[in-house]
Amino acid sequence: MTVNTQPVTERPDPRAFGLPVVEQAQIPAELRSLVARVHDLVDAVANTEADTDTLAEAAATVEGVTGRLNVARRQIGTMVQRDLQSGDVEYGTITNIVSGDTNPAAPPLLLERTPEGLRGEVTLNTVYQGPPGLVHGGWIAALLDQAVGSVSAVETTPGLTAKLEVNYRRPTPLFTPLEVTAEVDRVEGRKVFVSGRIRAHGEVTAEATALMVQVRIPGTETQQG
Ligand SMILES: CCCCCCCC(=O)SCCNC(=O)CCNC(=O)[C@H](O)C(C)(C)COP(=O)(O)OP(=O)(O)OC[C@H]1O[C@@H](n2cnc3c(N)ncnc32)[C@H](O)[C@@H]1OP(=O)(O)O
Repeated sequence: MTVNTQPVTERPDPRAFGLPVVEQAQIPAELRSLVARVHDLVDAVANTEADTDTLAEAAATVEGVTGRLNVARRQIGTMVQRDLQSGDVEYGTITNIVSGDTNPAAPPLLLERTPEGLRGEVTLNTVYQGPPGLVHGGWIAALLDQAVGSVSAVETTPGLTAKLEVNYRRPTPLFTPLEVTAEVDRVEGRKVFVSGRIRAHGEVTAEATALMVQVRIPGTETQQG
């Protein structure tokens, strides 16, 4: 069941809570390129067997670049605003570890609306490895947490995960397109019951049910129960 209990226009604007907001379209192409290069760098470092001279040179180069980038840092909690084709406006934390636009450690998982809820595809490399050739169980939970949290935010209002139960049905493979889906099952006051799953080759490898508790928004207590 899909539930949309609140019109988009009533979604809270993070600016009202003192959080800076960056419009997604305003993120420089140069930053996007850097994020992609560093994403590849993490994979290269995790797997390299280069000689020690090369390693030492790379460490010095990366240290220098890190110092230059740290001269200007974002405020913690900076949000990104995504203006969707549907006219919806979505907000997410810009460094979100699963989906953040500027986080090179994020796979990233990009989720799009469907009639049922949200859907996305992601392929994970050895940076996300747990058992040999398989995705780490914590990352499987992270993908599912993000999906159920996002669908709750999109279909109702933003909340925090109060409870997440993950069933690991089959090994989730690396280097394989993973389909991630999530939907809202029901809403009771501020409690949003959600579920999600990951599929590889059409088969469910992991599924989750979760309880999201909507954030209290001043002035809307009676609406939200
Ligand atoms: C777009 C964004 C995508 C984000 C995706 C990622 C999501 C995340 O990772 S969130 C981070 C991880 N989660 C957290 O850090 C949350 C930590 N916990 C908390 O802050 C609080 O416990 C919180 C906010 C969940 C609930 O606190 P609070 O707002 O005071 O609610 P509270 O009044 O206690 O409970 C509200 C209702 O929920 C129920 N409830 C709360 N927690 C639980 C729980 N763990 N299990 C069952 N029921 C619960 C209560 O019983 C109550 O039910 P009822 O209304 O029927 O009496």
